[in-house]
Amino acid sequence: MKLLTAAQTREADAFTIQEEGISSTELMERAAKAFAGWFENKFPPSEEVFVFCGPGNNGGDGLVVARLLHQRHYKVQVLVVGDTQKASADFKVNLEQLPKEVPQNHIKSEADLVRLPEKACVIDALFGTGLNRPVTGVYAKVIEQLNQYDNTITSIDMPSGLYTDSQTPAEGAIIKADYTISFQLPKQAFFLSQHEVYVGEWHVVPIGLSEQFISQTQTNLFFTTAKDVAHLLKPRKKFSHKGIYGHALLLCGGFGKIGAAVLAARGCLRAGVGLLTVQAPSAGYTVLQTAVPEAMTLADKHRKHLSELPQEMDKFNVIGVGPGLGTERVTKSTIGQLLATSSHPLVIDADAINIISSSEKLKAQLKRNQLIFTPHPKEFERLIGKSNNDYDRLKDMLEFCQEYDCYVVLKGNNTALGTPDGEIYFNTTGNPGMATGGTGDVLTGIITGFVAQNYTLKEACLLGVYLHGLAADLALNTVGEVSMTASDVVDHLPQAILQLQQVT
Ligand SMILES: NC(=O)C1=CN([C@@H]2O[C@H](COP(=O)(O)OP(=O)(O)OC[C@H]3O[C@@H](n4cnc5c(N)ncnc54)[C@H](O)[C@@H]3O)[C@@H](O)[C@H]2O)[C@@H](O)CC1
Ligand SMILES: Nc1ncnc2c1ncn2[C@@H]1O[C@H](COP(=O)(O)OP(=O)(O)O)[C@@H](O)[C@H]1O
Ligand SMILES: [K+]
Repeated sequence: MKLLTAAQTREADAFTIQEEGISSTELMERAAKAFAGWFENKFPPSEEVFVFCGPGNNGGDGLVVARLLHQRHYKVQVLVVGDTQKASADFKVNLEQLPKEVPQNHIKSEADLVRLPEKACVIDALFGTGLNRPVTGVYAKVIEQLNQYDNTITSIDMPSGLYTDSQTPAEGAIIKADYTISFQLPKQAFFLSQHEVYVGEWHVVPIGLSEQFISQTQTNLFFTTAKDVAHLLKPRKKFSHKGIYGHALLLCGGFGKIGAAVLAARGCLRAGVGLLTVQAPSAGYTVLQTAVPEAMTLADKHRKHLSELPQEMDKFNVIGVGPGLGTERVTKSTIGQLLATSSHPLVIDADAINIISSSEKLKAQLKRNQLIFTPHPKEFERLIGKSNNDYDRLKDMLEFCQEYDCYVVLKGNNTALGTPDGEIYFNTTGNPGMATGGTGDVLTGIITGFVAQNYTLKEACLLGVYLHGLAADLALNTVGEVSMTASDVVDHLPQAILQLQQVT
């Protein structure tokens, strides 16, 4: 699904109004109804509600929400912040329509700030996507005050003060919302970890913006839903055989980290690879043969570290490399040999990333158009460098993708896939239970398994990342976030694939 910028969202609003022949206040009414519907489900009418309204249409939404909640027997108060002379037309219309029984207060300066009852709910309708400069002055005072209180804050469309699609200047105040209810589509800002404290838990409510407009709009930003990836899954043919589903090689594991090879191998097999060979230090031979009997195992001549490549490289159609390898000199030179001699698609993770990062010579050997890197943020920093903020990091990622004609899977909550065409796809599955050793190894195996089966590199990344997160989400039901292990993720991969196959 596409992500729209603030400017594109404004265009989508205008297009919808024209296409449907409705007024802007009607669209506002629709948006406010959608918000109020969510709010009523979440908070019972026994709660007192304070709606803080800014001067634009976000404030206008707040006024309509106040009216609707009043009709539903909530005890509502409206606090209009700033100068109403400058308010938008739709704000003014809705201020007039606010029932007299709803108390209104104006906060024009710091002196007008009010104390809130402990249990009261706050609705933040100060600014939405129309924010065009950092929030200062009386608005900032209100935001700072609300952030100090323990009251639950629900933001309409955006946490006020946060820029929708670019870095918010440091001097601007930003609401720390518990919930953000976004209209029609999520915003790019929601997917960045630096904004977690502002956005809180976000939900999207549909307001019927023009599908035609959205489908025609050009963007390089996407978020991945089940529908986006389900159609990528290829059905198996009745007379198919294992040779059709590829032969993957995993170069993983080191002394004390043979488990990484086991986890990657299990992920690869569950992703449906036809044949799998794992080359690991000889100390890992028995472990692998026992833990993953489905995989063929090649024992490296070195007991503890990867020190050589298999003899017949041609039989493999993809190589996953990195988990558990360590960065010993012998392993470094083996990676060098791999980059110099192999023409396979490579899925490069963990220590293979660390090794490549530390050597300009190795970087220079990277072949174009056949690489997937799967760094976590620290590995990313080693590979691509330190970035000032999450937006810069995405920019740096895309530059790297273009320079090496490769894909980068930047792991984390909402893992971001960067493509050589300059696109970014934010994943929507996964949970903090995955923050445990070995889950990344499983992902390397899964993506390698999909590439083996002739999915394009982009398809393998999108599917792999989505299913990996979905498996972890399914595991939540039985093991929860705290107890989740990487094995739980791999154990739920079959269920994740079955679930995705049901999506039409
Ligand atoms: N345009 C439409 O038809 C719809 C808009 N909707 C709502 O409208 C919002 C966007 O409305 P607007 O474009 O009016 O923008 P906002 O309400 O987000 O804010 C813009 C207003 O605030 C002022 N402003 C911006 N930054 C400021 C700052 N730092 N300090 C002080 N004032 C500042 C602007 O001059 C303008 O008056 C959306 O987020 C959504 O909540 C929804 O009602 C759906 C329909
Ligand atoms: N808080 C989180 N929410 C969602 N996914 C997460 C979270 N923390 C980690 N993950 C996922 O778990 C995996 C961790 O990978 P990585 O850091 O490489 O682990 P390891 O090296 O131990 O295998 C990644 O796929 C990442 O996206
Ligand atoms: K808001």
